[in-house]
Amino acid sequence: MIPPEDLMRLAIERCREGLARGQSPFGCAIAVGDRVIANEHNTVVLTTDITAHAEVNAIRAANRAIQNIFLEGAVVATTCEPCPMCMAALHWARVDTVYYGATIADAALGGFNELQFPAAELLRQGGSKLKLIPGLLPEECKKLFLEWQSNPNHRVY
Ligand SMILES: Nc1nc2[nH]cnc2c(=O)[nH]1
Repeated sequence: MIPPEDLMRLAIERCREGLARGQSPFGCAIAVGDRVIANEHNTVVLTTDITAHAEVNAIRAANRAIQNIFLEGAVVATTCEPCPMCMAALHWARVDTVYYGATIADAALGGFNELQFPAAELLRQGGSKLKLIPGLLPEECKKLFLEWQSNPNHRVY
């Protein structure tokens, strides 16, 4: 299995590629065992698609890569805690474990109009087995918001 920290470093790298393209500060990598099957950044602004969060983009790429709607056994590293939309998508995709760095509160502080309710808890109450593990390289991931803010054309939503 690829170490979660290595997977997160890939997501951070991809996020920075997105920042260089004027995109929002979110990256997400997905692995099955040793194989990285997706690594995407947020493309909301680029594609004029409000649902094009890093996690949704990565799930779609992973589904295509393995030609399977289910990502059972997959491990996800995402630079920020998934929003409720992405959390539900990760559940639908049957992802096993999600590691994240920055939190939804960090994204809200960064200027994003985040929904701040306990989605992880509600998901569990609803029967989801998705495992969410916070605190993987949080400082590196939080820094991405500052880098994004340093672009005078950064776009909030
Ligand atoms: N985790 C996450 N949170 C977001 N909030 C706004 N966009 C995103 C995104 O792509 N990923």
